[in-house]
Amino acid sequence: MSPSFADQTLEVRDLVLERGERELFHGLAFKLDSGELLQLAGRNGSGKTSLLRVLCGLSRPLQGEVLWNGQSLSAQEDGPAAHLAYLAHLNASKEELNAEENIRLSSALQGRNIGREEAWEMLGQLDLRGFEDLPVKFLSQGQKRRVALAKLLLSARPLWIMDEPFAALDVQVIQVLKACMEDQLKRGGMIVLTTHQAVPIEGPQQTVTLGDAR
Ligand SMILES: Nc1ncnc2c1ncn2[C@@H]1O[C@H](COP(=O)(O)OP(=O)(O)OP(=O)(O)O)[C@@H](O)[C@H]1O
Repeated sequence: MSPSFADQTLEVRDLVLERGERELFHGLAFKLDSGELLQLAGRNGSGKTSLLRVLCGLSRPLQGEVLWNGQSLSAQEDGPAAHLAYLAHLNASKEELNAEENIRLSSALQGRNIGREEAWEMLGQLDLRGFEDLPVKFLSQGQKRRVALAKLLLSARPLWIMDEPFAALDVQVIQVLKACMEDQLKRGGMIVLTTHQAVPIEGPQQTVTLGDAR
């Protein structure tokens, strides 16, 4: 059964971010509550992916802080990323393992045991029926992306951080993903995403636009 989340907050305060000695933005602040989606907008190179990495605790800002439930990421009892699942540009799948093995390995690393049936059901929803047993290296780009999505969708984490989640997906799978995202919001989860593709998601949302850093 899908978990419910409530009364969680993600807050960014006075963030300054530099990459390669270039300031991407300064004074960035926002607050996201349970059940809300935040879309990061901005031109290529404006710093969207860099900000997602900061939200995941993978890189540090020059100034400012990211708070989960009012506490800095570095002060989180279970580590800086135990509350989130990250869909990055790269799929982070093991190419020699099949889709089912990738899903179950990823879940196990997050401390969650997923059975074969649950993994196959998600793969079926994402239109990967018949490809469960094939090493990921033999899948198409869009199919590989779907395996990465399956890992996130089964993560049972309150915060989903998604970099271009609709890229490389066909229209049918985009509709499945849209429904899963709306369900995550209804259950009190949160989503932070970047996208250059307009896919309307129902639910409370805000947009933060990063400046043109060129
Ligand atoms: N490791 C790095 N060293 C130096 N500069 C970097 C590094 N990583 C990113 N940058 C620079 O930071 C800027 C922001 O990159 P980022 O990938 O965050 O942009 P983005 O808004 O996600 O872009 P896009 O829409 O093209 O995906 C770019 O100008 C990029 O060249």
